[in-house]
Amino acid sequence: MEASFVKIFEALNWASSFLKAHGRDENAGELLLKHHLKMSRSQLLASLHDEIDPLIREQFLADLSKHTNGIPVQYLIGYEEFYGRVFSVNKEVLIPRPETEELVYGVIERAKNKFQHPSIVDIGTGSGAIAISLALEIPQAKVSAVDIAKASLEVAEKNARDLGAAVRFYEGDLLQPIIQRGEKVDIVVSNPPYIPDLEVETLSTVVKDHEPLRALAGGQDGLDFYRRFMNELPQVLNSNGIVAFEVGAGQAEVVAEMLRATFTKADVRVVYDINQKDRMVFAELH
Ligand SMILES: C[S@@+](CC[C@H](N)C(=O)[O-])C[C@H]1O[C@@H](n2cnc3c(N)ncnc32)[C@H](O)[C@@H]1O
Repeated sequence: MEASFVKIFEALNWASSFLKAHGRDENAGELLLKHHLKMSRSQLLASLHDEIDPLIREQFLADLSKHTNGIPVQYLIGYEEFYGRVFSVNKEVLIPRPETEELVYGVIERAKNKFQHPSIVDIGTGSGAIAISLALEIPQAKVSAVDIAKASLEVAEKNARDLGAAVRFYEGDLLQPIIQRGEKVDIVVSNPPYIPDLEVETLSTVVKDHEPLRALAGGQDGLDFYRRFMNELPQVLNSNGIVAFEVGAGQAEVVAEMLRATFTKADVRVVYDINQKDRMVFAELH
């Protein structure tokens, strides 16, 4: 398709057809154009009839091409919105997903009813989206976060600084940094890798070729991380604590059973997301 546009509204129309023809989300054009023009949406709308600077036009076309070749638009623009805030992302972290906002909401609701000053740890923090959102939404909480990857933690630490969130970050394997420090916490929250290894290959190229494998693959049946959590959780959780897991659709009942077997005195519930998928499991100990 020849790029014949001159004005901003023409660029948006052209990009929309180009993306559609390549099977990509048509809205990516607006995100990329706002990014290159350094404009908010309202500024873009007020400039629809302006001509595009030739250099910006080239950069916009180059990014459209990269996106149709599979690079997620969030890695091109360098951010994603999560729970009402803007988080920097790069290829070292999973792009935070809207369903994880529902996990954060579930933690806030439960924490509010149960604790005045909850101690919370987010395991596999990636961009820091969960930990930072919780620290900002529950200012009286003490929040820490763990990731196995230093490169992910660098992104999370930048996000915490930029958003003004007090979160302590640790590099390590699951709950080991917390266990080694001899700490106990009220809430463990995690969105661990849960895609069965063989299914990773079936994901769209935008995900499997660009997002970090360590954030996706959860072993043969996708449940390896939850199994490992069952050994470590009793070592760190306070007796009235809460566990909050995101899971893959179809995994919730199995993970709920693991939690019931680990914590015989717990109220364990599968929670469905707004798309009616079983994407969360919460355990409340008592
Ligand atoms: C599905 S991503 C979740 C990222 C982020 N919490 C979110 O919800 O957007 C899983 C994260 O777990 C991290 N991870 C993988 N194995 C780990 C391990 N053994 N211990 C701690 N973190 C791990 C990955 O680096 C990745 O950042």
